[in-house]
Amino acid sequence: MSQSTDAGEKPGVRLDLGHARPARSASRSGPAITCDDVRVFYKKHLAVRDVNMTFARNEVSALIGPSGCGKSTVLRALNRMNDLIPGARVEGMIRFEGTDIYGEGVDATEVRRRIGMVFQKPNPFPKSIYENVAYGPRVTNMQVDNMDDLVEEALRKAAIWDEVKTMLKDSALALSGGQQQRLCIARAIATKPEVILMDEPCSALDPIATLKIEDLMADLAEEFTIVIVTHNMQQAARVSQRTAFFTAEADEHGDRTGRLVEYDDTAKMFSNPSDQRTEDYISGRFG
Ligand SMILES: Nc1ncnc2c1ncn2[C@@H]1O[C@H](COP(=O)(O)OP(=O)(O)OP(=O)(O)O)[C@@H](O)[C@H]1O
Repeated sequence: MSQSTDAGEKPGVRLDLGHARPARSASRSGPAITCDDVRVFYKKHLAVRDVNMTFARNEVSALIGPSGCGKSTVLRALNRMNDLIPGARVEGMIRFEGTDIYGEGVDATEVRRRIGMVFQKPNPFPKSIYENVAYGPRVTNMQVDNMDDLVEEALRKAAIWDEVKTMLKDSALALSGGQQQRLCIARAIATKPEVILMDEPCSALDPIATLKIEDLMADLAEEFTIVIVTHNMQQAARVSQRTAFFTAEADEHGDRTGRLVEYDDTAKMFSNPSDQRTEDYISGRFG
């Protein structure tokens, strides 16, 4: 695991990740998440390395690259979701609002509440629409003045309120795939995260449902920081301000390790990337 920082408390920083202490540079006006020399292993296999990147607040960042280059692995490292995979290990430093999220005393559940996640396949619980949204606040013992208001607010932000407001007690499983995915976004929003991670959120959806989620991402970025993994380069170009290109290279034993090649403004990445490997991938010559 990464080393925790030894910096002291910084007054005014809104952070309460267990007993964690914010790093000296922590600031609400700084980046939401910073990765320094991050490497992720599954047992002895180095899955991805050289991850140095900064996710600015209220921006959408897209992670792209060929299959197996480590995009989902990096995404899961950002909110300690990899902790749930036996043998997964993160090295280097990932800071959220200045705090090392793998540092001593940091509560992983709290990290995941503050950095929410939406998965590839919509995965609503077999419960009512209302209970899906109320679930997170309840299990994390969030202080909620009025649960009805919180559920409505989350559903509105996820652009699904008008479609479900008369059927809140109905099963979430009766919704269409696109609606289920927006419900899952509402569920992620309900615990009031600052960051939302999305792992190929549209890959199981039809083009119309996909466009709805893409529109929603632009609205959500006004309030949240968003990191999305996508195989769809047009989608990355449409929704993100920053794009990271990863690739996977085999060593002399044939073991493949992913690495971050380039991370820059999306406009630059798609028009004038600095690295030939990015150019080749974007232009379809590779991957
Ligand atoms: N749970 C796991 N256990 C062991 N190895 C894993 C696990 N998840 C991923 N890996 C390995 O880590 C490497 C990166 O996988 P990852 O899924 O992060 O790549 P990806 O770029 O997201 O791929 P894709 O685009 O196909 O989803 C691969 O070598 C993969 O086999």
